[in-house]
Amino acid sequence: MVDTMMTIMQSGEAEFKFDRRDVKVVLLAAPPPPSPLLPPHESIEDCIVDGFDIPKGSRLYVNAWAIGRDPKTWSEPEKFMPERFVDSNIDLHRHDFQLLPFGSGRRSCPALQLGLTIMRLVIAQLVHCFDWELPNGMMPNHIDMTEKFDLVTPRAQHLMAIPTYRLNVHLT
Ligand code: HEM
Repeated sequence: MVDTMMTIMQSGEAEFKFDRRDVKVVLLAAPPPPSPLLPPHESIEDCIVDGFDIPKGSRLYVNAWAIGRDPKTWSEPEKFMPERFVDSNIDLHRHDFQLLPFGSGRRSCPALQLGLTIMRLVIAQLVHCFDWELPNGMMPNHIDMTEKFDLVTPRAQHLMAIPTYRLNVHLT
């Protein structure tokens, strides 16, 4: 069972630590953005983007997956390193185009705040209320992080994890 602090696996290349007060997860692979390709947009006038002529009326797909893994912007982009965002002043609302989980501009996601709030709430509840284990003695570095291409990016293999309710509350 996962106790207050448990180092499940630590080696030269991968590390997985779980602490209720300071959750730190480091795996080999970075998770993909929710939508690898943002919904298509159409250019309303001729323009040039990064040297490419874009005629009016072109259908454009923004590859958020590739942008999120560009080594010119991100150090070790393949590594799951959430702490890279601590003290970062990347603005999801405006013109910091290196991180586009909600798109950008006039047609960006109107529920950005709702989405972030729900994610934080759900993850906080899951970590607060349960201890988590992998099944059959599986080690974290054996989790298959392969992705499946789709409108959103699901895992190729479902993640199996066993929750144990840990709060000292008697359910009736
Ligand atoms: C973490 C959760 C969410 C993520 C990552 C997300 C991401 C996105 C993205 C990438 C777009 C396309 C932006 C673009 O075209 O540039 C979008 C559009 C949109 N999202 Fe979300 N979204 C989330 C949650 C929600 C929720 C909870 C709602 C509704 C309650 C919502 C409503 C919409 C709508 C209506 C649009 C279309 C906006 C338009 O075309 O003008 N989203 N979202």
